[in-house]
Amino acid sequence: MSVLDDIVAGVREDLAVRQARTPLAEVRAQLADVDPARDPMPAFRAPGLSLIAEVKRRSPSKGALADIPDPAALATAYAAGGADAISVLTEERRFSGSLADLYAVRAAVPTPILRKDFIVTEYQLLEARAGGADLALLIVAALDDAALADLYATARGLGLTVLVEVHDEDEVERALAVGTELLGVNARNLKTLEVDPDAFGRLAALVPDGIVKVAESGIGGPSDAGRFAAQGADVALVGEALVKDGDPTSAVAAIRNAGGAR
Ligand SMILES: O=C(O)c1ccccc1NCC(=O)[C@H](O)[C@H](O)COP(=O)(O)O
Repeated sequence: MSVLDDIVAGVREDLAVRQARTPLAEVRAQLADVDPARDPMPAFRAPGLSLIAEVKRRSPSKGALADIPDPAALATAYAAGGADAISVLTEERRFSGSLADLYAVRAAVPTPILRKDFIVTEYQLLEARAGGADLALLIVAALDDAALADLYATARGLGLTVLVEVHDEDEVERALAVGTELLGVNARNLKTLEVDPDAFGRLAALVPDGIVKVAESGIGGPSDAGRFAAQGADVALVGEALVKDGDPTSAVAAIRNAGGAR
């Protein structure tokens, strides 16, 4: 079993518990009380490098990264540095995240929020929107074509912007087939955890103009971000380097500035 399969199996078990507690119809009813989703795309399309700053406590590849006792305070620091969106990892077993983090961050900042999780069901998309998320992640490697198309359509129907994540050439083709406008190249192979720093440059060349390209994983600071911007990244998604930095506001600003004048 690959690392990704193992994570998804755990996600499905935790999901079954939540679904037994709160049926889908109840989550759907919660949508009536939520503000409309914010649109991050104008900021992502603006000149210069945009940044999605991630709230990430631990990971399968690196173990513990940062305690983050107050995710709202971290998100507020990211927003002060000019983060264009905030990614909240909600997976519990491997990343120590939770939906409670999503709710806390939503209450703290007006910035668009990405629910970062291993989304394999409509229920998770409803949870994301009910929790105030504006974007959701779909990982191509975790979904077959039919599920990818269904979940993409459901997410868009809920008003969510969808970050469709790929790691190889075949996945780029599958992402483009669903009509995504926001495509992330994860340098990390989620099946093996190996990071390929050349993946973004290689795969971005296959993506038509007009589609917003996100460089994800392994970005250690402004110089890595500047390199990806030079290879065509519109957006950088950064977790580890920000949660480990003692001054996340300045760290966010420095990475955004790495893409040139805005
Ligand atoms: O980060 C991991 O080890 C990981 C392992 C398996 C599946 C997903 C994983 N990470 C999710 C991400 O995509 C990253 O959190 C995100 O791109 C930020 O990466 P980084 O800046 O390297 O923390």
